[in-house]
Amino acid sequence: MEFAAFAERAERLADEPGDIETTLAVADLLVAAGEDTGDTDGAGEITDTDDLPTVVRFLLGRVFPAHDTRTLDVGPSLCREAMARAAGPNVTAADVEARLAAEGEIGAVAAALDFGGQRGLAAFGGGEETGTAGRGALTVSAVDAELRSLAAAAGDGSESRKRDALFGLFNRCDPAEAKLLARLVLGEMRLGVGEGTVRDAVAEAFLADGSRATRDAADRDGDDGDAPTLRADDEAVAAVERALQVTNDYGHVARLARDAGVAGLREERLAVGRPVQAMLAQAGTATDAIESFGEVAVETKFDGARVQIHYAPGAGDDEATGDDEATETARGDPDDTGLGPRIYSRNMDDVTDALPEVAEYVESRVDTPIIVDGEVVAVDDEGDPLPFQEVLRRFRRKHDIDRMREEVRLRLHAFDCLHAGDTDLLEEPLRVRHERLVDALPDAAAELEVATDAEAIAAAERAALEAGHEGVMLKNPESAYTPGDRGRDWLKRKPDVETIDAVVVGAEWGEGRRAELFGTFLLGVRDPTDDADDGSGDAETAETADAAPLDGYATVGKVATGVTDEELADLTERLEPHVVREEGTTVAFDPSLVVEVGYEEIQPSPTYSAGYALRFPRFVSVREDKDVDDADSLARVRRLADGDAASSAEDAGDADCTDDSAADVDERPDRDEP
Ligand SMILES: Nc1ncnc2c1ncn2[C@@H]1O[C@H](COP(=O)(O)OP(=O)(O)OP(=O)(O)O)[C@@H](O)[C@H]1O
Repeated sequence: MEFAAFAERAERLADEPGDIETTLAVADLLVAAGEDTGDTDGAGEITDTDDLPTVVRFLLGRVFPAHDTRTLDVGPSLCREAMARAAGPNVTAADVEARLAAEGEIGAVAAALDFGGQRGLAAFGGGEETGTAGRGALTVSAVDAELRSLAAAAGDGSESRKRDALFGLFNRCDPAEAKLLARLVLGEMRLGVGEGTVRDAVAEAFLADGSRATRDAADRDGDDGDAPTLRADDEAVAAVERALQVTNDYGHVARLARDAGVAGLREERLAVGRPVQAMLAQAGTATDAIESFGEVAVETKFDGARVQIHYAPGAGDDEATGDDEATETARGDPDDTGLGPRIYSRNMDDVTDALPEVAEYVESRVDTPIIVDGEVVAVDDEGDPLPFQEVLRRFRRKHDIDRMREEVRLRLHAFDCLHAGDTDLLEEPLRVRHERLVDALPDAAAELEVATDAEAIAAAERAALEAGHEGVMLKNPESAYTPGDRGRDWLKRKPDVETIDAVVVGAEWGEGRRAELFGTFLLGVRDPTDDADDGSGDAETAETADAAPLDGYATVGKVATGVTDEELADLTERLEPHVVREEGTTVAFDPSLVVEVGYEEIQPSPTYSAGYALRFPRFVSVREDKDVDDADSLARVRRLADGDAASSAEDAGDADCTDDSAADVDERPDRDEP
């Protein structure tokens, strides 16, 4: 499929009037991509490609499947430099940056630049050097191949090789292609197509009665007067959903749906070495749990970092390098070759190297292939848990690992088992999965106590808190493990939920001796209802940059308190490359970093675009274990605010609870406090 055809269809998706229309349009696109397996490679040769998996991933803004730990590692400034170079000698990276400040969105900037002028120079740009994206019309597969080889660039000179490769691609783009490419490279697709839409579209495209390709267009588009409808039944959608849960790869699942149908999807299994999304929890009370489950599985809620550990003991103990096509579908049969322990974060990043003692521990204890879920906690010399921030000092570390291993000791608490021996356990009830866990890792398995009354749960909670843990988890003992699901089968119970995980969407430079550092940070929460594709950015609609987060985010306050000088320096270094707008001493960032922020209360406020403000916000830590997609949402802030309003109803008239007071406390200059 030509990249231009994909870009043109992708662009139109945003104009679809409703969810069903979008799903149908995506389904049509998938059918077209799935049929078009005869790309030319730019030199006119027909190549045997299957664009379907790539198109599906591109739609979701991905080059690699979610379980794959490879990244493009292209920052905004490198992308701007490549764009400037492709736009000709009269355009500098600073010009691109200025346009971005005005437009607020990289795709719009890319579409407005004229990349045609550098065509004659393409040979210097990497396209023909690498042989994957030569002259002629760009194809989806050529773009994919070029981005994959770009991702593989490492070591000395890799930055400039990446810049060259991107230059080569931009240089061959028309405006619609350039818009899509820039967004894809920076992971900001803004097509209004979420994972649920793609899931439904896969079912609709390949599993509905009658092929979409042959259905009557008028009927499909509702031109016959009927409202457009989806034909795939619940079973088909459930089969796609389940296959997505176990494989974590939309591209692979789309191909499987097309080629093997519902039966093929149902046969998909977990693979050791291919991480799945973590099952998540909702807040809940003992009463909720007893009412919903009857018998309640009570576990300690450990205050650490989530890990998913994969291990298949065997002769080879291969490394999970993630660098070949095989890892995109399965690890093959690990029982034959073995797979050394691999540890994945909640976001499926490979953190094995940072946690060697956890890998060694598992390797020394386990003698059967397993996938376990758990929490790694920092402990003191007595083995008592230390605050969550301590474990983060270890979590993504690339240097000084041996020294830090001495400094911050870790303990693994495993609480679930997804696979043991050659059996997938996702559909087994928690009780059974827990038994398998105890068989596989008896010393590290969290205790699971079955309770039927609130007093027993309260006692377990008191014991957990006294032992220095965060609270308790209340689980349905009969429930399956549903990857990625934040359902009602796992409830978390902490004494007080007083923090939110927010995205840093802006900052203000400090003053005096801190003029080189950011001082105050503007916090955003995810707001999927914010029109993510109006192409305008919010710059024109809000009064100031500090009230103008990126599309898809709503601001809830600023934090300056609780950040040490060392943390300020670290935050500045990490955030500076993500500046997209600057106005005086105020900057806006593209979303890259999640921070946990404590607060005393959430109150309505016209000051921030969320309509709420955190009162007494206080920096707690960077959530290294969370991506921006995992940050809290505006819906959660609303719920928390409603809870706050209820709990402080008797406080009516409290003069401190005004927007002004919120703004004042935001800027209290006591950020040196530990
Ligand atoms: N026994 C346990 N079972 C499940 N999760 C546990 C357990 N102990 C600690 N946890 C942690 O609690 C989290 C469950 O809460 P949730 O799904 O809301 O994730 P979260 O957003 O990281 O929440 P929080 O900030 O409360 O840890 C898990 O992601 C896991 O990291």
